[in-house]
Amino acid sequence: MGWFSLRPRVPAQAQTQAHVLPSKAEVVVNATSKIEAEHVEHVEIVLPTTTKPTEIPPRHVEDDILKHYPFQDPSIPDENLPFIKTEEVLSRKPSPLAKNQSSRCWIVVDDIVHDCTEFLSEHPGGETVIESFNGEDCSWQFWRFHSKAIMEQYGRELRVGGTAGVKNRFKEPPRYVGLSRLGNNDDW
Ligand code: HEM
Repeated sequence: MGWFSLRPRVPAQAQTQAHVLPSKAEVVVNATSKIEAEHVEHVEIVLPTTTKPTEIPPRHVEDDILKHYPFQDPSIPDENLPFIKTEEVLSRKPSPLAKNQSSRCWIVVDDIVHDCTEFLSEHPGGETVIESFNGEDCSWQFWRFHSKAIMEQYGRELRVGGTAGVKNRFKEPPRYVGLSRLGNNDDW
């Protein structure tokens, strides 16, 4: 008979289970009879044996951060801002291991946390300088380029909280006016 075989009809469900699919050449002699001629092909059906491991959700999604640490009203004095734990600020620092890390950008100036995320694109000094301090203190660098008036006008509305213990990665180089060495910001 070659590729033709005479054999009892297999119920549709059983066919699927046996991975046997009839081709168009199937000849049903009589739908009610037990015997029919059919051209059968064995088709390899590979079922997935493993499932993708569930991805660990990010610790914070972007909206969550804004929900937990919203922008503070400019009328609130610095000392009355909500306190943000050091670790929380440090966790903003981009890490190659934390793939889903939030993209919110927090910088610390004089123990005040500023959320610069939306301000980045408006910053006259460019985005990169601010982004490079995400999750860090950059007090002395900030005061090198800006006056108190700039902080009041543009920085105040970016405040999301106060913090403590967030370190500056760089040591401040001494500043001179003429031949006189200046002290720290606190002194001027
Ligand atoms: C709260 C965050 C910040 C705010 C609100 C802010 C705001 C501003 C504003 C308003 C200007 C224009 C100043 C002017 O035209 O006189 C400016 C310029 C600039 N900013 Fe910032 N800035 C911030 C953070 C930083 C940081 C962290 C750095 C780097 C350390 C930086 C570096 C600069 C530089 C290099 C310029 C250009 C200065 C120039 O052209 O003379 N800024 N920023």
